[in-house]
Amino acid sequence: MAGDKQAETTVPAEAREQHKQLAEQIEEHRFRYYVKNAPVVSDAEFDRLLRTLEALEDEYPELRTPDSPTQKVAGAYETEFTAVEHRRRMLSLDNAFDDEELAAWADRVAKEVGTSAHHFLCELKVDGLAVNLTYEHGRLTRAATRGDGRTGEDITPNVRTIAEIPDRLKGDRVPDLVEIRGEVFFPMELFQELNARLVEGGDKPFANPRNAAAGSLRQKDPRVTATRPLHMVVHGIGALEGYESLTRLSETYDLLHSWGLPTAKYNRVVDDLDGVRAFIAYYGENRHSVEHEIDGVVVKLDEIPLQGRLGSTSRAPRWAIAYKYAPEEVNTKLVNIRVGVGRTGRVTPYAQVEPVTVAGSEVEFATLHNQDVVKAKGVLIGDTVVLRKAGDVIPEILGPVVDLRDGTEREFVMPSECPECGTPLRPMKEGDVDLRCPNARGCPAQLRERLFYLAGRKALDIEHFGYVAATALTRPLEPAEPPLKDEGDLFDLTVEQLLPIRAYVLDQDSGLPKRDPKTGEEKIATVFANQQGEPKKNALAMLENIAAAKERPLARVLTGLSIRHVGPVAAEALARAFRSIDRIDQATEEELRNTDGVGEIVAQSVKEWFAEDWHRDILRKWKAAGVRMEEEGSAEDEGPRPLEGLTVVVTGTLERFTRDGAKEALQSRGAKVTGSVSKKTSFVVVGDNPGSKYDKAMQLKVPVLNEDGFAVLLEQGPDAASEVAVPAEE
Ligand SMILES: NC(=O)c1ccc[n+]([C@@H]2O[C@H](COP(=O)([O-])OP(=O)(O)OC[C@H]3O[C@@H](n4cnc5c(N)ncnc54)[C@H](O)[C@@H]3O)[C@@H](O)[C@H]2O)c1
Ligand SMILES: [Zn+2]
Repeated sequence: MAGDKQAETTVPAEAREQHKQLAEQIEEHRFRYYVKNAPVVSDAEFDRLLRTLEALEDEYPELRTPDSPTQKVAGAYETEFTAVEHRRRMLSLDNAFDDEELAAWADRVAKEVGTSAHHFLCELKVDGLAVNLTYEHGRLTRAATRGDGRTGEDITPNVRTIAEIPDRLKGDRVPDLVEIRGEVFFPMELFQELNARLVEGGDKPFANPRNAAAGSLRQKDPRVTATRPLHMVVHGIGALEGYESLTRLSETYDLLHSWGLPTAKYNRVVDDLDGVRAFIAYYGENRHSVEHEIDGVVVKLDEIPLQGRLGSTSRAPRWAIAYKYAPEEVNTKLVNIRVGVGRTGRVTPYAQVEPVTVAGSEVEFATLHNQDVVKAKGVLIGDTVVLRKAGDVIPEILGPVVDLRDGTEREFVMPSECPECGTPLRPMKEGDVDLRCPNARGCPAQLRERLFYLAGRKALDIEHFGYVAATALTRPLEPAEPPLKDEGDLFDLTVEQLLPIRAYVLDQDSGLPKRDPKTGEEKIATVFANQQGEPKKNALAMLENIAAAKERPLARVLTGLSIRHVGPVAAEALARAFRSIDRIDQATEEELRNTDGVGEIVAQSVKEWFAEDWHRDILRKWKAAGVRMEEEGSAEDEGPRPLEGLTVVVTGTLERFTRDGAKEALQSRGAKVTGSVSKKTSFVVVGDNPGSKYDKAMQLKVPVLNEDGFAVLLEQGPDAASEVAVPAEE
């Protein structure tokens, strides 16, 4: 990258000053990163500073002196470790941030080696810290950090604690001396555990896994390192003595692997740049299928003699380049920790951060799961934190940047009362970490979330019924009384009820009122009526869609009830097995438990749900409104229907059946059960104290069955039942 100005151009004073300040900042950040293992800015921010400095030096090449940070691997720092010389320099890598930069590098390579008949070796760029292992006659004699590339820190005792690094190389032919270069990393999934342990012991948590790796390895006491689950991936060699020279880097890895060294599983040799692009694209998509964090792909010239021909700058080899992926981690401020109330009453803390863009979207909230997690992460309100957004996963807070604390930060205290209804919170059962608002019916937050879920794709799929509607119907500013106190009246909503409603426009992620971007005021809307007081189109469409939702399959209706643990899958299983809400209600816990795809937790939860009177009221109202409570076409799939075409009335108290049980037994065999006796009635089943229906039956000469006769009807069918009926048919 030659600047277009001549080197002798006098550099303006401001440029010189800017250069000086940037260089100082970069050195400071490097010190915090490499020595303290506690950077205060994100890697992306650091890279940006370095690039700014490079651009400045492109413009004024005079500024590019040998001690500029752009020309060095890193600083040479005094540390508490013994300094050791590497036999061959350990370099950094040049970066490519897009395809254009990658292609430009490939062009340069082709030009300089004079042939395109070479190969690229693609490797994952492991986000850890570089180490150099020296093996003499097959024995590990020294391990060092990279340092400034010439001199590193002696961390031999620490490295010896890493299980997968062999103390002795395997095989009978090993070199007299070899320097093995690789990356030590801390597995992502164990990171939170480490921080929890540190915080509990009163120590500072790490901001991310890379710092945890560096901090764990660079311990004064190797016994501490031994407690940390560190791993290593080999990605190169330095000096090599007493061994024939090697021709391909990819084959070198095979050799290192045969010596027992932990080489990467993901390397791939390709013929051309398109192959490189495919590799980059693949791991861009599958970044999280790998056990360690990756921040890019390293592309290397595979032919070692050609590598030699290209050589290196003072900072990096010319035969390799690091293609960087978009960062998944950013630093931002933890503005507040709030608590949200979920559909099942679970109260969860979540982080509100200064909005930042990460992985292509703006993030303002991150999950924190529960109060113990907040504590384990060691974050305080007001901290600068590392926020991570991995692909489509909900953003999470990794850890705090402790070094930026100024004493104004405060600890989060879990509230003892529901933020929306004021009910004291408690664990659902003893020993639960999660706290719940027990006010399931009256808590506006829970009802809002349940309605929103009920109207969602997985349940009744009611279009035009979103978060705003759910809020407006359950907690309007006007009228004082919300149209819905629970789900019961949903299908009876009228347009007249909707028109006067004014409500906050809530944000779905936070449950907080949205604000007008201009005035900053909380948004309040007349949700369903226009300025003339007429219903908005959306409101009418919503009502139509609510009506249409009555016809949804049973499994969706069940899902919409927000029975704990009964999501779409369990609902499907229940619907398939029982085919009606009534039968699910009547089923014993054991019957439920023994149903395919149901199990103990769901069975218990279903029983608990039906034990609540207000839940039964919902079903009663829905039934009255015409919501489907039976599986469509349930008849066909049920096998024989011996009582098909019969109409039966049950009256009085039976000994072996509840009223509903008797009804169910009849319906499941295809009979229709009605409440009043007419000429069309096939049988009247009579228990004790039958009352007027019995008289009516006698009057109309409808066959009457006692409980034994009822059993005959169920077991042997109508003909046999007629035989035992009183009076016998004439
Ligand atoms: N946040 C901060 O304050 C701060 C400060 C300094 C550096 N940094 C970060 O550190 C990195 C820069 O440091 P760097 O000089 O180590 O450069 P680099 O990380 O961009 O690339 C060089 C390093 O990559 C490593 N690497 C991983 N996988 C590799 C593979 N398969 N093959 C070869 N090498 C592989 C090696 O250790 C090598 O030294 C950047 O990501 C930068 O953002 C951050
Ligand atoms: Zn509540």
